[in-house]
Amino acid sequence: MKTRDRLRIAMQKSGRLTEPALELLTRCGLTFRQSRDKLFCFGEGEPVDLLLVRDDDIPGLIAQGVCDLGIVGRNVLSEFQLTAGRELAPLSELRPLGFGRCRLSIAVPQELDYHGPQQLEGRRIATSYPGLLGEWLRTHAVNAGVVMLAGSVEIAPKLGTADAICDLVQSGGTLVANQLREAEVLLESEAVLAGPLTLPVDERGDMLELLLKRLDGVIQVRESRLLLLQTSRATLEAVTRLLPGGPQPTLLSVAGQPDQLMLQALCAGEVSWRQLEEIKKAGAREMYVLPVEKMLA
Ligand SMILES: Nc1ncnc2c1ncn2[C@@H]1O[C@H](COP(=O)(O)OP(=O)(O)OP(=O)(O)O)[C@@H](O)[C@H]1O
Ligand SMILES: O=P(O)(O)OC[C@H]1O[C@H](OP(=O)(O)OP(=O)(O)O)[C@H](O)[C@@H]1O
Ligand SMILES: [Mg+2]
Repeated sequence: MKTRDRLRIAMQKSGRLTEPALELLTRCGLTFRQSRDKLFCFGEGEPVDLLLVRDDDIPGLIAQGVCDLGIVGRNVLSEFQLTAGRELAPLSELRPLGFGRCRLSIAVPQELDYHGPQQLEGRRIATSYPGLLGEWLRTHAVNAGVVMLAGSVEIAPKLGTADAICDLVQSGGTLVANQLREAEVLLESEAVLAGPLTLPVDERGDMLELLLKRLDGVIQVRESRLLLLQTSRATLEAVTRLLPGGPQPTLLSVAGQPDQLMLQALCAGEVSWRQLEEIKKAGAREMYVLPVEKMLA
């Protein structure tokens, strides 16, 4: 295969992961010019291009070396790892990305009094995930029939083609609408950055490493807030005690007011009005909560 000097990332062309994946890459400083066929996006600033494909094809494209990285659900990646031929290169989950959260679960008819895996013995289970389901059945020493369906799996019990299903669950709405209930969780999933087990040691490898560092910075601060406030030295301890998590705050002196301090703290998540009001009661003034855009340690 021809060697490439530009990094290529595969992501979903159109679906649940498309928007959040693009937003994440944009936050990492990547911008793209979309080609006319919209399947290949040329990276403008950095030597990183995008390939827009069906999510099921992403692991295979990485394993074949057509793409260096992919943004895909852990469910799709794990299924590929269990079912792909041995001739394909093994893949690894480089980073969890914090969106597209769902779980792969076995669900049974609502009226069934489910009390454990052995109840599935000899039953037929409909799924699009034969690899993950097969592995779970082996682990629990259950012999069950696996009925392959590409979609609309939840309808199978009503049609009489299966006794239970194994599919993705998020809100649980689809299960309820089909008179099913969750019985076993096989996998907790979210979008992940997938890549080869061993990273390339060339220019692409250097770019990949840089991208991972940027990604870590973005992920680390995505939920973070910077809290700025003023306090007197006398109330500093009480105020500090109420700060929501995060590393030690930084203290700055206020010009011309030796008794006053400016405090700066990185908070791990949202800072609520209730928390601000409590901190104010403890003696803080001039409080600001700022979103954090980038972080480079
Ligand atoms: N209900 C859900 N809520 C949240 N995340 C989900 C949900 N269903 C699936 N996902 C996650 O989002 C990924 C993409 O889901 P989507 O429904 O867009 O895929 P698809 O229909 O297989 O798309 P494609 O056309 O690319 O094959 C899934 O593989 C899973 O990781
Ligand atoms: O627990 P819920 O919030 O109801 O989500 C779960 C449903 O979402 C996905 O289907 P999707 O809506 O993508 O339909 P599709 O599989 O037919 O594309 C998944 O296959 C489940 O059917
Ligand atoms: Mg798909």
